[in-house]
Amino acid sequence: EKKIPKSSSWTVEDFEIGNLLGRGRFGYVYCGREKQTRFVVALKILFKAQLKNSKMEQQVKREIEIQSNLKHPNILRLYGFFHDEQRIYLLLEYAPGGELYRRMQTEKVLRESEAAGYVYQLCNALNYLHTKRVIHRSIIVDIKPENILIGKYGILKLADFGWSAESTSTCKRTTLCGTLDYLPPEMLNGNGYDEKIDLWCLGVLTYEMIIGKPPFDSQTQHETIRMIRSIELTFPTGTSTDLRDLITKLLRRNPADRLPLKDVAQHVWITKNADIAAIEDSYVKRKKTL
Ligand SMILES: CC(=O)NC[C@@H]1CCN(c2c(Cl)cnc3[nH]c(-c4cn(C)nc4C)nc23)C1
Repeated sequence: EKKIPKSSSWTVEDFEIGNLLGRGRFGYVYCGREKQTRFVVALKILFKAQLKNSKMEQQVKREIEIQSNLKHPNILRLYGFFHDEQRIYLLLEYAPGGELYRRMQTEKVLRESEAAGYVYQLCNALNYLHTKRVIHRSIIVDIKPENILIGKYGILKLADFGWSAESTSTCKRTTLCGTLDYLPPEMLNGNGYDEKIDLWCLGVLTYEMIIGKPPFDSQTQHETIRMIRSIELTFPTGTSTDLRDLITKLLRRNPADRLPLKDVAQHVWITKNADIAAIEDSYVKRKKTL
């Protein structure tokens, strides 16, 4: 693939707008193609008016600054941005595989090989972010299926850093938009939190990908919060011991007790189920096509 040419003077006329991929409170995401190079992008269009009366302008500027500096195969690229009178346009990497959330909805449960591959790639993305976070203390990564896309060759893409645009399906989950299922105990108790919340969310995501529902899923938000606080964790019979082991080591109340990222990537459930060679190979393949 050609590289999208660097240009600060983009206008929307430089792009052919394709189908709507998703919409959210502040804007829309379209599939787009740059006319000269025919480079396909995801064009996220935010409306200045909506941003203004919700004081989101600063937030958007910061997100743009942070995300345009992140360059990792498992993090959705922000190639650039431009604006006109009414809108801000973000040129984002297009992920042909769509949303992990959608895949989990249709497949109900994922095979251990696929899920372990995603967990391994998330560890790589989070590792990279933690080094970057040294600079940007406040990169809030919101690990949940809604914020994960699937790129070419099945490469996982962490996307949507704090953005509000959801996908076409309006309310994702049965509960209110934005599920509580991924909240760690320390956020419920209002204590400070650090990047160890990523480990908790990784545990919740791993559970949901294989079991088909989040670990503290229940009828009411109140009940979910109670189960998170008491860490009422049950596994269906037939859940492999390796998987139980990994998840219990991530869903620990005390953030310091959670399995560190490098140990997650080397956990037997990952090494036995993820095709690590294929993932590393896809990184190389991707590099070649850039
Ligand atoms: C993480 C996130 O921002 N999700 C909300 C936005 C919806 C579409 N956005 C996409 C973004 Cl930002 C990038 N690539 C995408 N690819 C798709 C997609 C592909 N198929 C076949 N179906 C879909 C949907 N969507 C995107 C992101």
